[in-house]
Amino acid sequence: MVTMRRARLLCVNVRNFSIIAHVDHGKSTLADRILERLGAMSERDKRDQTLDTLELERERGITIKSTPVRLTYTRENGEEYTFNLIDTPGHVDFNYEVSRSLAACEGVLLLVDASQGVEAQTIVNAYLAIDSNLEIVPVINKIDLPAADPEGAAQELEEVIGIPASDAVFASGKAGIGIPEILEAIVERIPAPSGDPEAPLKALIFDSFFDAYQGVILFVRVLEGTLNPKDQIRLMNAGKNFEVDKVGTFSPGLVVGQSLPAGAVGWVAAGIKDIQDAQVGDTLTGRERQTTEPFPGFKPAQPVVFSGLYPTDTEDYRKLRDALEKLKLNDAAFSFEPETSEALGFGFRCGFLGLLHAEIIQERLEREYDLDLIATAPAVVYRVTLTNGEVFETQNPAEFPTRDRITTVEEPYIKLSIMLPEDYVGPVMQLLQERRGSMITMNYVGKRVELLYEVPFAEILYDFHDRLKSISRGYASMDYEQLGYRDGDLRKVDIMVNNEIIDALAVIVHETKTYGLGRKIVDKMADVIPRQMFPVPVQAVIGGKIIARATVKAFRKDVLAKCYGGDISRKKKLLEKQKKGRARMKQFGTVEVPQEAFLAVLSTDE
Ligand SMILES: Nc1nc2c(ncn2[C@@H]2O[C@H](COP(=O)(O)OP(=O)(O)OP(=O)(O)O)[C@@H](O)[C@H]2O)c(=O)[nH]1
Repeated sequence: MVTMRRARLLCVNVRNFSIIAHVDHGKSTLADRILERLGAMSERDKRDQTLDTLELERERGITIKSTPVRLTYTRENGEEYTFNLIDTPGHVDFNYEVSRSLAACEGVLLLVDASQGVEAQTIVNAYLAIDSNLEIVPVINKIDLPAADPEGAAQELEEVIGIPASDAVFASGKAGIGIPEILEAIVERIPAPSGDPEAPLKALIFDSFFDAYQGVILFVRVLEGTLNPKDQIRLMNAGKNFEVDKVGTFSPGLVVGQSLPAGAVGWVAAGIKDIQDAQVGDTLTGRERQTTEPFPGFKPAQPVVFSGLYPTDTEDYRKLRDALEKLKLNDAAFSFEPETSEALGFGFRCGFLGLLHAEIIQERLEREYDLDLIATAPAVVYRVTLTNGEVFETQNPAEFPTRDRITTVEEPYIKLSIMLPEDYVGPVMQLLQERRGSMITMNYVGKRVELLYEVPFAEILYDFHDRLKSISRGYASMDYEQLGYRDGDLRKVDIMVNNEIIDALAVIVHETKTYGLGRKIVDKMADVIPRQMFPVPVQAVIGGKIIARATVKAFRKDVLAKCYGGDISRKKKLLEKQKKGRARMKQFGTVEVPQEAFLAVLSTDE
C-alpha cells in the first residue's frame, strides 16, 4: 500500500508529451531549446536537431524514428517534474507511428509557424491528438520573423480546429522566446498520467529498434501495473512470451533502471530476436496476470507501396539479400521477397509504407551497403477479381492478368487534405480532376481554403506533391490517410525496347490515361537510352496493340566532340562522367537501358 501511494505520488510529477507540427514549423529547433533549457545537453554536445538520430534524417531534415528523452524540470518554487518528451515522425508515411507515439502521451505542444499559419499537417496531427484524447497546448512559433502574425495564426487554429485562440503560447524556438511559458504550460495544462501500479501489467509499444547484443529494444509507455526485470511478459497481438532482461529510461541514450511503474515511459529488453514479434502498437502484459483488454487500434505494419529492387551487377544478389535482411531487422514495416524478372533477372519485390520510406531504404542500401540498384517504378496493391471468381492482390504490374481474364479491378483510395491560399484553388482543383479526384468538402478559413478530396492513391504517388507545390508557388500543403478500395477501370501498359517486352517496365494505368502515359514514357525513354549504331524503337503496348512509339536515333553521342583536342584533363573528366552514367544500366541484347528509364513513368514534366 505504501509503495502504491509512493508510485502514485511519483506519477503526479510526471508529464508525458509530444511536439506535433507541420513540416518545417520548427519542431526540432523548439525541442532542442527545451532540452538545452533543462540541461539535457552540454554546450559541447550540442548539435543541431539532437533528437534526429539517423544520418539520413539529419540530411533530409526529417524525423523518421521517434526518440524519447527524459528531462527534469524544476519550477521556481522548487517543485521537481519529470518530463518525457516523445518525438514523432514528421511524414505521412509514418502517421500510424505518430498515432502510437501520441497514445503514449497525455498532451501535446501543437506548433504553428506564425508566418505560415495552419497547414494540412497541422490539422491532421491535431486530429490524431484529439482522437487520442490528449490535452493540446497550442504554441504559435517563430514570432521573431518579420512576417509573423501570431494573433492571426492563433485565430486560424480556433477557426479550423476549435482550439481557443486565447490558449495560445507565443514563442520562438530560434530566438528562445516563450520557453519558460511553455514549460509552465506543460506542468499546468497537461495532466499527470494515471494508472494503478499494482494492477496487471499493460504497456503500449510505441517504437522499437534492433540491438545486436540485446535483441529488440521496445520503447514502451506503461499504462497499468509495473514492469520489472525478470518479469514474465506476453505480447498480446503477437501471442508470444518473453522474460524481461532489463528496463530503463532515456537520457537521451538508454539508461538502465530498476522498474517502470504505471505512467512511466521507458525501454525494455527481453531477448526478442525478431522485430516482427514486437510491432508498434502491440500491448505488453504479464504472462500470468494479464490485463483484460489490449490497447485498442493495433495495426500490423502494412506496406502499401511496392517496387522491385535488382542489383545492376547480378553477382551482387546475395549481398543485396543480406543487406535487406539487416534492414528488416530494424524495420517491421518493410517487407521483401525474391522476385524474378525476365528483363532484370533475380531481385526482390519490396514493400514500403510510402514513397519516402522507399527512398530511404534504397538510399541506405546504396550508401551503407555499397550496392548499385535498379529500382522499378513504385506501384500500389491492386485487387483483381478474375472471371473464374478468384480474387487476388497484386503489387507487381508484370503479373497483372490480361483483360479477358478480369471481371473487376479495385485500387486503393486516399482521403487527401490540402490547405492553400484561395488564389490557387482553381488550378489545384484542375490538377485534382486530372488525378481522378472527387471533392468531399471545401472550407474557407479567412483567405485560405481547405480542400478534402478522395483520390486514387496511385495518382498521387509519383509527382503529385511537386506539382501541387509548383502550381501554388509553394503555398499549398497536403496530408492524407488511406481510405480503402474502390473499383477502377485499369489497364496494363507494356513497354517494348527494340521489339522486346521488358516486363519490369510495365505499368498499371486508368483507361482514360493509357495514351497520354504511353506517349510520355516512350518519349522519356527514347531520351535517356544511349544511342546505338542502329535505331532502337521504343513502344508502349496494350494487349498487343501499339499505342505510342518513339525511336532512339542511331550513333553514339561523342562526348569528346566538344573538346577540340587540347585539354587532356577535361577529356578525362568527360570520359569519367560517361562511365559513371553507365554504371547503372541494364543490358538488353545490344541495348543498354539506364535506371532513369525504369522511372520514366515518374517524370514530372506533364
Ligand atoms: N525565424 C525562426 N526560424 C525558425 C524558428 N524555429 C525554427 N526555425 C527555422 O525553421 C526551419 C525548420 O526548423 P526545424 O526545427 O528543423 O523544423 P521541424 O518542424 O523540426 O522540421 P521537420 O523535422 O522537417 O518536421 C529551420 O530553418 C529553422 O532554423 C524560429 O523560432 N524562428
